[in-house]
Amino acid sequence: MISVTDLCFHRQDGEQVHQVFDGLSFEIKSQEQVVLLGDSGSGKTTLLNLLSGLLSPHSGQIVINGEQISSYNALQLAYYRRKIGLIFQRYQLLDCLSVKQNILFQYKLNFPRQRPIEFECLTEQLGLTDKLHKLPNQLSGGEQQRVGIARALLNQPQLVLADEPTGNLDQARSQQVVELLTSLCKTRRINLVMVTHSQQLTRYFDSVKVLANGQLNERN
Ligand SMILES: Nc1ncnc2c1ncn2[C@@H]1O[C@H](COP(=O)(O)OP(=O)(O)OP(=O)(O)O)[C@@H](O)[C@H]1O
Repeated sequence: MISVTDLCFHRQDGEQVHQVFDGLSFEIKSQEQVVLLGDSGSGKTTLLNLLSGLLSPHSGQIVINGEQISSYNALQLAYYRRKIGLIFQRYQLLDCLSVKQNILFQYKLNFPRQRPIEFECLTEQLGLTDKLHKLPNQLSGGEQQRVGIARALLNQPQLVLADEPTGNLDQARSQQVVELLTSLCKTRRINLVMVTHSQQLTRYFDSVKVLANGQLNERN
């Protein structure tokens, strides 16, 4: 479960202070899959960065699965981040590593003494079994994003945050990727929060929330 209370966060641009959130409060139920819409500049990426602990709020509380991450120090945040999966628009794969090495890279850093028990199952479900020895630039955009999903889910995270994961894909591939992502998160009971500009992708989610004027509202 995600609980955000009275969150305030501003950006400083030279002399100017831009208040992105000024008293934002909302809850996301455990296992819920939420899609986040909003105009460009409304604060969607900023909100994901706050939920992942990459940014810290200036005031207010963020509690994720019982952990009050808004009061965590850098070391505590580093441990917390091992429990979340991040998926990016530009995939952020390492060009010089194979697909297999890309998927395993973060896992080995996080859990050096553990075997990645989900590896075979995940790569098969994502249709990557015959691509494991290729380099990222030998894959299509949709395939690269499936590598990004495998990497994010391998850690068995409690929460996955995806920032416009289909922003570089055509409509057919976008639907394929989101169908896979939502179904894998559902069977693994993972909370998913995904940012998108595409209305067509909202039907795969339990709830559609819209960010506007620093507030998050449910869209009916
Ligand atoms: N590094 C930064 N420094 C200063 N201001 C920033 C920075 N990053 C974002 N902003 C500002 O914060 C506000 C929220 O930006 P954010 O990237 O969260 O919006 P967004 O809803 O994700 O936009 P988009 O849909 O275009 O990706 C915007 O006004 C933006 O200009």
